[in-house]
Amino acid sequence: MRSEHATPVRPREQGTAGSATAVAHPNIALIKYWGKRDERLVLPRTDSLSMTLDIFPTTTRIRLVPGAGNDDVTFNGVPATGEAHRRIVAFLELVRERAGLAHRAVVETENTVPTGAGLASSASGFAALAVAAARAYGLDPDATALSRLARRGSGSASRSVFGGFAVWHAGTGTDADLGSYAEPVSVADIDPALVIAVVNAGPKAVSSREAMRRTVDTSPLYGSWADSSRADLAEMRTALRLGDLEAVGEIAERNAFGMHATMLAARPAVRYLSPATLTVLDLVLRLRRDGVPAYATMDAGPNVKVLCHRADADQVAEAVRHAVPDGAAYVAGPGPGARLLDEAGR
Ligand SMILES: Nc1ncnc2c1ncn2[C@@H]1O[C@H](COP(=O)(O)OP(=O)(O)OP(=O)(O)O)[C@@H](O)[C@H]1O
Ligand SMILES: C[C@@](O)(CCOP(=O)(O)OP(=O)(O)O)CC(=O)O
Repeated sequence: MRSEHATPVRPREQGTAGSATAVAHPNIALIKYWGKRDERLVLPRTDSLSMTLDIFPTTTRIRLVPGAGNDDVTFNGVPATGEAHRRIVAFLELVRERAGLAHRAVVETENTVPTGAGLASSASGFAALAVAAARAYGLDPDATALSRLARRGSGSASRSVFGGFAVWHAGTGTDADLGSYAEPVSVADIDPALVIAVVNAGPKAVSSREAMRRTVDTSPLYGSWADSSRADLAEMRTALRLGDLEAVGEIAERNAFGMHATMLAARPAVRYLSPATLTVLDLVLRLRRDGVPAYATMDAGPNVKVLCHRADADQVAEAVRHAVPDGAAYVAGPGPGARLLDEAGR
């Protein structure tokens, strides 16, 4: 798995300077990123670890327009507005500063994952934008620098630069910006799947950014979750190295429940879990009781991701569809890192 997915295509290998198209996939954290120590640099308080998916790609195209006064951003076919527009323009400003090039750009981005639903659209979105913008503005970052750059758009995007499993180092000390990047993790052959149980594809009321800020600032439980998350990460790395899917699942599940506990204790509380979420969590327990190793993780939204063996994934997905008839279930395996596309879209 590692050699297949580890390294993103280097920007200079495809595309032409001034325009580029890139694709990136969402990633789901098994050890969560929840809480920043620096908002501007997007530096996290703890390390995190994720699996990049092989479904739900984001495709982002960028073209520089010398002489234009503004960036023109289209998001899923309509002009971007508000916070989504502001975040993309702020990211382009950073790239322009690094490139020493003032040209504005036309950006078109398409998500195939629901946006803002706790399904990691910001991860695939900013990983794709980082790869495309770096190329268009003539930067030539290696994979580590690309991960650092994507991080500035959205923290979780640092991990979508890589395929398969990736760990994002929080980084420490005065060199914090340089030290905070993701890299691939060695994993024994566990043939994992994540069944994505979509119980509500609508956008969340409180963004991940705002929710984690509120949690760090007001939740009395935050410090103890951060401490236990550091221990969870060490155990997770061992479980992945040994190929012990049951241990991976148990650690991921407790890490996610702990994260949600910190939010519930924030003031005011942030609650993303809905009745349908609990229906899926009950199902996961029933599956385990029936001898199917299945473990839940949830992000900043009501949707559940069920970790299981690939061989059990279709059965798990069918059980989700039965338990939540209004919902949907998608089977994802480990997917590729962010990469440039050529003009034919390949
Ligand atoms: N393709 C994209 N290009 C640029 N920005 C994007 C893209 N998709 C999403 N975003 C940004 O990410 C925001 C949603 O991120 P948010 O973290 O709140 O929710 P999410 O989709 O659940 O992602 P995550 O699981 O990472 O929290 C959008 O409002 C937008 O600002
Ligand atoms: C719950 C999470 O999905 C939070 C993701 O948060 P974001 O990466 O979206 O936050 P920003 O850095 O503010 O853009 C957990 C995770 O992906 O690790």
